[in-house]
Amino acid sequence: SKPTNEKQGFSTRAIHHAWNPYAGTGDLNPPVHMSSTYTFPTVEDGMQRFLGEQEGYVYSRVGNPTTVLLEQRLADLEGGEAALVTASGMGATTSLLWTLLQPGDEVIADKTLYGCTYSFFNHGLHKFGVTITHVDMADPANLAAAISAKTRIVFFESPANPNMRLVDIAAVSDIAHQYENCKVVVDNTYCTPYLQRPLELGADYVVHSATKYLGGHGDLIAGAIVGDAETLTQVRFYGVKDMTGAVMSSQDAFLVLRGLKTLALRMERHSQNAQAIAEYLSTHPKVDVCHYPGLASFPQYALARRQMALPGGMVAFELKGGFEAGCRFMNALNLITRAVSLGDAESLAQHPASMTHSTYSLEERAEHMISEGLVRASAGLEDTADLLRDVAQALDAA
Ligand SMILES: C/C=C(/N=C/c1c(COP(=O)(O)O)cnc(C)c1O)C(=O)O
Repeated sequence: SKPTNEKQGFSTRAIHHAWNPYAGTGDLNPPVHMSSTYTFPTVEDGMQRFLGEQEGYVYSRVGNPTTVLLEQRLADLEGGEAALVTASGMGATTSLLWTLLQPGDEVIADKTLYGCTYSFFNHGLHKFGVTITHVDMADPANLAAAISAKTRIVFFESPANPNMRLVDIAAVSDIAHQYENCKVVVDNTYCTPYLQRPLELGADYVVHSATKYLGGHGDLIAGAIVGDAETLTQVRFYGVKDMTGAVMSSQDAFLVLRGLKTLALRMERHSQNAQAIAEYLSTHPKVDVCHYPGLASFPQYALARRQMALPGGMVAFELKGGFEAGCRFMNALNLITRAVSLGDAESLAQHPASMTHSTYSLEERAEHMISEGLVRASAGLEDTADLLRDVAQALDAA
């Protein structure tokens, strides 16, 4: 086919990028390479590969044809120069930050983070001489007031897990880049590149829990980092290879490649279902507040419209009856499943204070805007009417 300089659409690239089905054995679908190690025709070939002087595979902890294809595809979708896939989302965040940071550095993080990310910063990095400072990045002025020459990383999620707070990626990146050594890392798990591409807005790195929407079927744990090729090479040969060993299996890479083919379709449906659930909740007498970027009542609605293609599949809400009512609501659900994680075909509901954000103390949750009564829902791909019926009957019981 004659090459066009027209950039193909998101789904076309999510299905086809970097795979030539006419090459090799002609597989339409990329195969799973199940080999832990790779052969060298001569010992000199081996030496040159280890020195990086010769293209080729060495050992699957460093790279594998199936994971490398997924990396090429994710880099294209996020608009980055390179990507590196990992065993989990935590593997992505830890491998990147162990590579970038050293004692004496400072990380400035938003007030709301996924629980284990919060724990890695405050109970992990902190032990190794890295200062962790949390600021409410919903107002970029708070970052400007806190940042200094020792700030190496600015880290946030947008929307944040679990309270849905947004961060203005472009504004925060501009402030961070007033300091030449400061890099912006955005956890883009909630949005995926279909809804939001942080690198195009000025961020330096994106991390993902591919466990969630990218895989999209609740059948794997995986992660990814996207950014500049030079740093990603360092993360591959130091962060993952030596510091964390957080390697993605070729089977999981195959499943994430398969998930990407329908990512656009799924995010459209997740958003439709979440919007319907959020609108129903926001008018219900038992609901105190519903946090959803697609509601005009959402405090950062204008930023959501500007920064996100769709409002996404995640909804957070609080009942007037507080934590106890939240428990009655969740225990009364029949179709929506009580489970942590998110981005699955199955709709899920969980209680952050006692589950995904239980790594925070009671005081820390209050300080970080994670209320005890908050319920987090991940709107799946089921029929909207069935989901609304389940929410309605569970609210009656709340
Ligand atoms: C049980 C897990 C949940 N989340 C995880 C998560 C990770 C960590 O991702 P792995 O679980 O290591 O793939 C990273 N970044 C974000 C925004 C996340 O939500 C959950 O919230 O329900």
